[in-house]
Amino acid sequence: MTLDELREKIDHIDDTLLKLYNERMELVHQVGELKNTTGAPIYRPEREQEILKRLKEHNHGKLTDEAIDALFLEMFAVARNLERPEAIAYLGPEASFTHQAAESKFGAMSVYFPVATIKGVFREVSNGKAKFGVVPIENSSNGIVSDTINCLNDYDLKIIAEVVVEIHHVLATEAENIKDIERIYSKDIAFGQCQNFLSDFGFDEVEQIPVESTAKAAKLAAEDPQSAAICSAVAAKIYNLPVLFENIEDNQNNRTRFFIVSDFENAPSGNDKTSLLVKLPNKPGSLVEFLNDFEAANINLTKIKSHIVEGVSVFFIEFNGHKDDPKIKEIIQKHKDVIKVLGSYVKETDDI
Ligand SMILES: C=C(O[C@@H]1C=C(C(=O)O)C=C[C@H]1O)C(=O)O
Repeated sequence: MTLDELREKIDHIDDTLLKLYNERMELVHQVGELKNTTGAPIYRPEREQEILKRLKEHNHGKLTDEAIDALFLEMFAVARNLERPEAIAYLGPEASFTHQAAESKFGAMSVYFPVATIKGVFREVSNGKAKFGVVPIENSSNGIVSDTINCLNDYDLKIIAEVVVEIHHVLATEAENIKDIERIYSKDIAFGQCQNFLSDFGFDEVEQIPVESTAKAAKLAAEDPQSAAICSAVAAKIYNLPVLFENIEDNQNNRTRFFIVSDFENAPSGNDKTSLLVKLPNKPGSLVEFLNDFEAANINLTKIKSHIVEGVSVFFIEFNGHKDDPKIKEIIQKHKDVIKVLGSYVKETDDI
């Protein structure tokens, strides 16, 4: 076929796709009307998961699973906005990794607003200014984010989804020569993640200035030619800051996991994870006794971390399954006085 013939066929398919998209959106609109009369949540991650799973099973063409995710997740996001636009608060500023995580779930068309602190994100979702909040929960090199655990304890919001983002840092600067760099701006955690790079390139002696976010670091470095920022490629681009080195993190498999919080609970999807906070009495064997119940019910614990909330020791525990699965429900019921269920949501990852 000639180029013109191929393009003519593509045009024809695009016309058909457009018609089908609109037909789909017509149905989505009706779903939205139903939900709006009952007050049911618009976002149903378990339903989206079911659609993606089915499509991947049926797929015999050139599209990879990742390509199916990318195309359909954006379409779901457009669909949800058509049902009822719902704002998303994320730990800012713009171009932060949290913003990236938010966009991967809610697409390019949603209404986003950055909030300066994790607590602020929880507050804006609790008071209804945003329907969803996006916050980091842990990084593969730096561990759990305490502020998020504290807020999950303090606020009455649910985790409704998790997202994992691969974290790559760059060194970006207006300086023409490394020797001209007198200060480096970044977030404390990001400095921690780039220790080898900093010492290998002789930046140990250079002043390191911690700021609230890597995006802020990029902004400051753009205004100060004798400085550099450790930030994401996206942040460097937004602030027009030339990238001198890419992928400068020590651990090239550096990932951050984020939670999406909201005011509703998910129905089971068949592939869920549940997060809990447990405040156990301070006596020998209380943790073992608690965990034995999970073992006896053959429930696979994926995480257990101890954490101090307001001077009291608590455990952050995660396991495979949904809080309404009968065996899990029983354990939760048995320990209800010491447990806070933080949410059951579609499992996206095992390894962070
Ligand atoms: C249309 C619905 O609402 C949302 C959009 C979906 C879609 O575009 O298929 C799926 C689940 C929901 O997040 C629905 O619940 O079925």
